[in-house]
Order: sequence, then C-alpha cells, then structure tokens
Amino acid sequence: MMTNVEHIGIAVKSLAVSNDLFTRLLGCNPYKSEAVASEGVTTSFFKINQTKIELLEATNPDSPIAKFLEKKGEGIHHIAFEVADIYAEIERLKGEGFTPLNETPKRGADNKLVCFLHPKETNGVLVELCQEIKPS
Ligand SMILES: CC[C@@H](C(=O)O)C(=O)SCCNC(=O)CCNC(=O)[C@H](O)C(C)(C)COP(=O)(O)OP(=O)(O)OC[C@H]1O[C@@H](n2cnc3c(N)ncnc32)[C@H](O)[C@@H]1OP(=O)(O)O
Ligand SMILES: [Co+2]
Repeated sequence: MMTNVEHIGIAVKSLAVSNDLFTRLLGCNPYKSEAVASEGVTTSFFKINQTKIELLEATNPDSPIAKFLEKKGEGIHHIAFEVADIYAEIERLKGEGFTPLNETPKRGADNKLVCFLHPKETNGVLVELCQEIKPS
C-alpha cells in the first residue's frame, strides 16, 4: 500500500548552485547530503513540514541523472511514494501489469529501500517506491 509522497527528486547540474538556490527559495538549509555510488549520484535533502525535496547531481557520465540532464535538462526527475511493505507492493504492482526496473529492492538514500518503475509505463513519470529501513 502506498501511504504518501515521500519525496520529489529534482535533477540538477550542480548541487552547490542548487543548494544555494533551494535554501533561498524554501527558507531552510538542506538537512543532509548523501552520495549513493550505486546510482551515480550525490543528493541533498530539504524538508518543509512533511514534504521532502531530493536534489540529485550526477557523479559519473553513466548515471541516470547525467543521461536525464543530457536529454531533458534540469527539472523534476521522479516522484517517490512511501510504501509500508516494498516487497508486497512490488508483487501487487506486478499483478497490475507493471514491470519494476529492479525486482529486488536496493539501498537508496536517507535509509530507504527503493524500487523504480519505468516512466514509459507511468505516463512519462519515473516512479520510485521507498520503504524506511527499520533497525532490526
Ligand atoms: C539517491 C537514491 C535514490 C533515492 O533514494 O531516492 C534515487 O532517487 S536514485 C535516482 C537515480 N536513479 C534512477 O533513476 C534509477 C532508475 N532509472 C533508470 O533505471 C533509468 O534512468 C531508466 C528510467 C530505465 C532510463 O534509462 P535508459 O533507458 O538507459 O535511459 P534513456 O536516457 O535511454 O531513456 C529512455 C527514455 O526514457 C526517458 N526517461 C529517462 N529518464 C526519465 C525520467 N526520469 N523521467 C521521464 N522520462 C525519462 C528518456 O527521455 C527516454 O525517452 P525517449 O527519448 O522518448 O525514448
Ligand atoms: Co529518489
């Protein structure tokens, strides 16, 4: 079950430039910056009440963010939905005819397990599912 929009991902050319821009825009500082090597990105996160914005900068030319910037330029890259049980949600979506890009959830930023759906299946919007990793 999807519970809420967990974050909106925005592809940027330069985190330094966009951190400054979003700090002035939102009136608050990013609360964390985190590199996720497996995705070829460095992120920074802003939070206003329950709304999270994830800025993403590419760390190598093969990164999905580098490709996106090349084709579409800076802008909204994905919408991430929080799910209660990512494994169950992947099975539910497969039953609805979707093909997750990664059937096995992978480690994302900000202590989350994540899974993506291709934008060609979802009206041109890259969808991310994410579930918080709880301490065992
Ligand atoms: C920080 C970790 C994590 C978190 O915890 O929050 C993240 O958010 S990581 C974010 C970066 N990682 C990903 O995006 C992983 C999932 N994405 C992918 O696997 C790929 O990007 C893709 C969606 C499969 C596309 O890859 P590929 O087919 O190799 O790229 P192309 O450049 O050839 O694009 C094909 C086609 O799709 C369009 N496209 C690509 N990305 C997007 C997008 N984000 N939104 C909308 N459309 C997208 C692209 O424009 C091409 O369209 P056409 O040119 O019309 O064919
Ligand atoms: Co994301």
